[in-house]
Amino acid sequence: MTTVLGCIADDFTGATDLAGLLARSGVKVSLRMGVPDAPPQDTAAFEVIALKCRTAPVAEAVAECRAALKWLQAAGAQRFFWKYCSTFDSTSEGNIGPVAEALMADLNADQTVYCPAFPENGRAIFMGNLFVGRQPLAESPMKDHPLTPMRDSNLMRLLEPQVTQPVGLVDRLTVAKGAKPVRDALNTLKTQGTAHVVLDAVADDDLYILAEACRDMPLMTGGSAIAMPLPALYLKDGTLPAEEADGAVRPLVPKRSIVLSGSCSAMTNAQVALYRDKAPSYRLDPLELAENGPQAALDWLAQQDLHDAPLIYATADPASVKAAQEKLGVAKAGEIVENALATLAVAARTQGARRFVVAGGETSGAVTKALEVTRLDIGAEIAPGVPWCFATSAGETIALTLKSGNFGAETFFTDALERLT
Ligand SMILES: Nc1ncnc2c1ncn2[C@@H]1O[C@H](COP(=O)(O)OP(=O)(O)OP(=O)(O)O)[C@@H](O)[C@H]1O
Ligand SMILES: O=C(O)[C@@H](O)C(=O)CO
Repeated sequence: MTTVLGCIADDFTGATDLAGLLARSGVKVSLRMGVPDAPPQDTAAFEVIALKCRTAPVAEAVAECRAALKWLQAAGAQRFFWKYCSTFDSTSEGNIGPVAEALMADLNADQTVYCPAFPENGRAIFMGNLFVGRQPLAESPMKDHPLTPMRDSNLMRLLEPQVTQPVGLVDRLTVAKGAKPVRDALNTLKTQGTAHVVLDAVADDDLYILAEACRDMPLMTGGSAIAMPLPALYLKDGTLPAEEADGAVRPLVPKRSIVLSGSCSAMTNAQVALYRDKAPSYRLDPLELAENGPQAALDWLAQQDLHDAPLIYATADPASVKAAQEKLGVAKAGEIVENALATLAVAARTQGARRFVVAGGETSGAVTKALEVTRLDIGAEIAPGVPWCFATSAGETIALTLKSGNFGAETFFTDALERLT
């Protein structure tokens, strides 16, 4: 199938988030981990390339995204989507703006839109200001993010230092009037030379209007939710043949499962606390790992029945994380934990695990890399933005779900295991 929409995501969990929302309409969505070495083959109507460039140096992120764009163009795509975090994670250097400008240049596009809103997960934009639940972004926990602290809630002000061309807004009052007034407002801004336009959206209805208004732009950018309506729009107008509406994949995968959690977000802490009462669990201590490696955890894992879906976690409260980071350094602590979880994932696969529930973006990157997963097909959604995915690893079909730190209900781990038949 020729690719209709080519998507580039700046991290792995963000990529599965986007792929899951696109797959809601039933279309087949394929996700590649990194830009494939080989030219496009066996492509889906919706292709997502997952990169790990959210906090990479600007030039590196731009080069990777341009390579991804080339691959997607070779797959036949003529419209593109640049996916970043629904909390607009970036610094004054980038990478949201510089990547968007580079993609616009390659596509000869003179305007693009920015809409990280994800109402189902509490992200809303009003008058260009991003809210997380009821808090402005800069008052939410994102203000203390270790790599991309978000200290302003105004998306125009956040974007301006990242781009060279003027930034504007289509506000909620216009969005409420419908797709045509939004298109008119974008055209007016274009004639004034405004290349980068933030879009207000507080509810899913706004996103349907915006997707309808922007669907023919060469490049749209945002969180996953503004892309969600696109497959249905393409099916409706025949851009996608009707048979594409039933492309969902549902392979049967043995029930032997493992839960691996390296996210330390408040939500993951709550999810781990609840699941610890339901399944055997093992806590990884970064200091102990630094001294003795993962052997004790591997020995524990070897004793487990994977039908019980045991949990191995490094998830800890902020004080414990800080203590480990002070002793080991932030990067080293993260790396030790990621390496251990990656080693344990491979050991679990050898032991027969075929269902992997993974929490945390960096953690997901480390685990999928260790399992040598290069492509995921997207299955059923467990929670908004968190689908089950299917891949081949060491010649076997496995199911994986990669959960963003902040996503999912407190019952996420059991929800995930119950969602897969
Ligand atoms: N107890 C711990 N002490 C120090 N670092 C830890 C600990 N547990 C996990 N880590 C590290 O913290 C980082 C967590 O990042 P990760 O991206 O996996 O989760 P997240 O930030 O919650 O997820 P997302 O990016 O999806 O929001 C990883 O590098 C992980 O190895
Ligand atoms: O948009 C989001 O919030 C997530 O998909 C994400 O990018 C987490 O890293």
